[in-house]
Amino acid sequence: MEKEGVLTAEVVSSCISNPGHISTGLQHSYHHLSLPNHNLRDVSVLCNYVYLQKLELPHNKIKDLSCVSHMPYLVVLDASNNEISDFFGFQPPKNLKEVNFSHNRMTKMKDLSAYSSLSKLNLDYNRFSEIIGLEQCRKLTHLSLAHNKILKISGLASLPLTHLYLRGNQLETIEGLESLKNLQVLDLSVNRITSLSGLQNLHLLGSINLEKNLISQIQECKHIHDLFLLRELNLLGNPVLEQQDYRLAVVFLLQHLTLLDQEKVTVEEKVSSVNKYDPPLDVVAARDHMTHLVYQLMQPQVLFDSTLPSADSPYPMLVLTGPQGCGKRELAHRLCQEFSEYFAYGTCHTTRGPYFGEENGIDYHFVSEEEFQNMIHMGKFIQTMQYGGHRYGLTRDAIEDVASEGLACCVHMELEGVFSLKNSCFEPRYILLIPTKVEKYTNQLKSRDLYTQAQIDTAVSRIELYANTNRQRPGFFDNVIPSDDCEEAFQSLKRVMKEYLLQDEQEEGENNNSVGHEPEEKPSSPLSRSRSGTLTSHSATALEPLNSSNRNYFTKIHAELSPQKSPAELASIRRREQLIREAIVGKSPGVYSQLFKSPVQTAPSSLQNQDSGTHLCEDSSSDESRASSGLSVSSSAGALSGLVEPLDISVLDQTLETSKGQTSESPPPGADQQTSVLSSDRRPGSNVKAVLPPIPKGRKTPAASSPAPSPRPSPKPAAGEREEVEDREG
Ligand SMILES: Nc1ncnc2c1ncn2[C@@H]1O[C@H](COP(=O)(O)OP(=O)(O)OP(=O)(O)O)[C@@H](O)[C@H]1O
Repeated sequence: MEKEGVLTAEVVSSCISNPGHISTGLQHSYHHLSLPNHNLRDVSVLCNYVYLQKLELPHNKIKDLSCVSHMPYLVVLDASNNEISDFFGFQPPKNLKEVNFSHNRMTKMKDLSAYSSLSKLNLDYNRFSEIIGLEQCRKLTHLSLAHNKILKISGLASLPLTHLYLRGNQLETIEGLESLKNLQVLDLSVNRITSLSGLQNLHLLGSINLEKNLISQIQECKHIHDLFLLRELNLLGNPVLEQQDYRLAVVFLLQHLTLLDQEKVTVEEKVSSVNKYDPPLDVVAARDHMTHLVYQLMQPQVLFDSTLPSADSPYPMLVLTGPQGCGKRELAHRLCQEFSEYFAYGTCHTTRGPYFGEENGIDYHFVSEEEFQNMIHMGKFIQTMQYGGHRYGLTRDAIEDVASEGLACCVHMELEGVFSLKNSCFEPRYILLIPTKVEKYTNQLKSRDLYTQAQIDTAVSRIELYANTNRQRPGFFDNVIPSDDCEEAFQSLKRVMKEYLLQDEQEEGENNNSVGHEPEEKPSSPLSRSRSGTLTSHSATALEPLNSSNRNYFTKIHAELSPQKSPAELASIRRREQLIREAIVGKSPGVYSQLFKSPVQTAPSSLQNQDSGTHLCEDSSSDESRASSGLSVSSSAGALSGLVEPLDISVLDQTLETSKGQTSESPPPGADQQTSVLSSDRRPGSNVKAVLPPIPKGRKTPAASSPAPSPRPSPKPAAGEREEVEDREG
């Protein structure tokens, strides 16, 4: 072996591998020499090996590499883990491509213009404090300067680098990389970097390692948000990891990531992050519905007889929807005037202040943010939404006020409200009023002198949202009416209403028959059937068209067949149908009556079995629960419009305990008896009569004494219905 670290020709001969041809007359024409871990200090004998193409001398004690000057064909040089302090201290081999000088004692880089073939250069674990001299290395794609003392990235402009490793330096900012358009892998770990600014234009970046830096804000990810090829990001060991919901937020901001902090980004995480930070309308609506439903359940239970839905006949409602200022509010008011025997305006609540001329209680109930919040917590709302920084909500009371007059409720709302309402037990007709002439609509909004340009832009941009929803969800809206001309829109609306109310036929009938046409002879309608014997006074308020091909039926079938339905929605529909079927045949007490069982016992099960759309998990293994996994009570309630306080589910038990005190501790007289009497009642929940609120005056005895609430004709209830009325009052 070599003596005292001096490499000899014998050793070289024994260690040479991959011998090539011995060129004519030349003894030492070998391609590849590898001598790792030989304690070598002196390798000057290599001056004779002029044809070497690959030289590997790692883990020795070499200080001088000048022999390389005699190797013009050298392509790969590995002199890592030696004691070299002279940076490239040899004449440049013309084709030198790969050099590894890691773990040496180099302190200063020098001009490498003469080494222009270099493509990979490893200078890790040296003592460089500055990057210089690489400007002419036009083929350099891999540069590694990890664990040096570099304070600032410089001298790399316009290099074709694809891989850059600067781990373990003293960098504080990411700069000097702007022109590295080919960069794919960047390692800046173990530095003192606080911001990701400086990476925004590196569009080929696929992997960034920023482990152990000083990044503290999730917002920093915005700098790399547009890097569509970015798949791997490592932020381990940065203060930002302590931020709440850090991982979900980053997954949301960088939706192309497959690996975050060395952990695979799962599909579930991607879905949850979108549901959390940019939820689709369905998700927002499901959360909204769930929030209000849960808050309702937390209250001492009150079921309103007049709006209680039944299996075959939901309470009739009309919803006018469309973008802000399209005229739907005026149309709703006009409609209620024109058809005052059928409709009354359902007044929503809002936290915005009244415009000039608006009246509290008529246009809206104007309430403070605090009052609105309280109302949410009191379970008052059926749906809420946030629009333009204000809150809007439809209360059950608003509908009930109208229903107690024996009228159908007409409301207006934005699309989010419609989505939310679709999850509820109500089944309104939805009429979309949509501007088709954008310029005219914009001018209309401008002329109101109420909105900023940004508000106008938002309203205009939402036309597309409505149009898309109409396109993508056939049957979502029952009618679509252009709103460009208010008068024309009203005439169209009137026609639609007459069709719903069967007035055309009625008018025809009146023309053909004698004046005293009896209301009982009109086609039956949801409201001509008495649920509690209370609504018979307005049989003509049929919102159902005549026959089985009616629009509502069509809409439902269509919607149910619609491929867009999620597994959660489908399961929810099936569950509702099942509950209704069971209730009808008297098999089970039905979903509503479950609310009146012992509260503590029923709370979880009523949550689990509660109507639909709530998306509460039933079985963690089911498709449905998986689909709605992002919708757990605590998270979704908290996420609602970003404003509803997170719901502390533990409160539920307490509140229900309270309601238990009010319901089960002092059961209404004869409740048991009534339950058994009514157990085969068709309407779900009818066996809970004992806790129903008093039936509004004028509706208790429809066929008898109380004066009818409106001049409308009031047919007598059918025999079965009369029995039910008697039962209830008996
Ligand atoms: N409960 C609700 N749910 C969802 N959207 C609602 C609700 N109540 C009102 N909105 C809608 O919120 C939007 C803003 O209402 P606001 O009354 O402030 O608007 P506006 O400028 O008067 O326009 P518009 O004439 O359409 O009412 C309107 O499109 C309105 O229909």
